[in-house]
Amino acid sequence: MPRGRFISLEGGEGVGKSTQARRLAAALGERGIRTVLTREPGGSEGAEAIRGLLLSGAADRWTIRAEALLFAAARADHVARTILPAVEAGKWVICDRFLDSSRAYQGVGDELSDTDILALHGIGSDGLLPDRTLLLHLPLDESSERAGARDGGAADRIGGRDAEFHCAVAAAFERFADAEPARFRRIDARGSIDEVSARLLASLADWLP
Ligand SMILES: Nc1ncnc2c1ncn2[C@@H]1O[C@H](COP(=O)(O)OP(=O)(O)OP(=O)(O)O)[C@@H](O)[C@H]1O
Ligand SMILES: Cc1cn([C@H]2C[C@H](O)[C@@H](COP(=O)(O)O)O2)c(=O)[nH]c1=O
Repeated sequence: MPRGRFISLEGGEGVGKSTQARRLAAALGERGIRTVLTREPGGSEGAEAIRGLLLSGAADRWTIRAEALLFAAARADHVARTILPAVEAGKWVICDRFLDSSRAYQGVGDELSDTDILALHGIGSDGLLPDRTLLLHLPLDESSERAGARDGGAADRIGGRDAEFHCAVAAAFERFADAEPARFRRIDARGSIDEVSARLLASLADWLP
């Protein structure tokens, strides 16, 4: 059985990742590709339970270090129980956020370096990287407007952090894409849902049957 593919979608809050992950999985399915649509934090029973711990409660519920460890633990379970079995069975895994979100979000500030976060990922998930990462880019004012309209002012524990935090997250994603051009594809997330979906499919054209 040929190995499948592992594709992650990344970017800040409200850029359209979940919308596009669903549409991409459907479009690939229409081409006869067996897909698994999953997300982080979550994607396995244990990781979904950890998601609840991470995204609810008081802003200071976890220290940055505890938060990073919880994301890495959730990811370890998700990789072992959902992602690797699917890829080994020849399926294409479409994952709404993955490691780069930990590098971008838990890497804000001086508490943890990128090397620290990669070390946790080495222990938890043997350093597994996506075959391709689609980074959706939208100006911060547009993405906050979309997320605000969706959440009605009730963002989750991490999404509710201030604009300075989300600006640092967006800048980190751009640095990662600059550093790894072979893995990342930048996707312009402006325009209609259909227009953005077409850009995602075009970014996978070299793999499509
Ligand atoms: N191209 C688009 N134009 C207008 N609205 C959009 C577009 N794409 C998505 N939306 C809407 O914007 C909101 C945010 O989209 P979505 O939940 O897919 O973003 P996300 O990147 O997964 O966000 P988060 O990381 O905060 O969960 C949703 O209400 C969605 O319906
Ligand atoms: C995987 C991952 C996620 N986060 C943050 C990013 C968002 O604020 C939430 C997830 O919410 P979504 O609506 O499902 O996008 O969690 C993070 O800080 N670190 C991570 O590794």
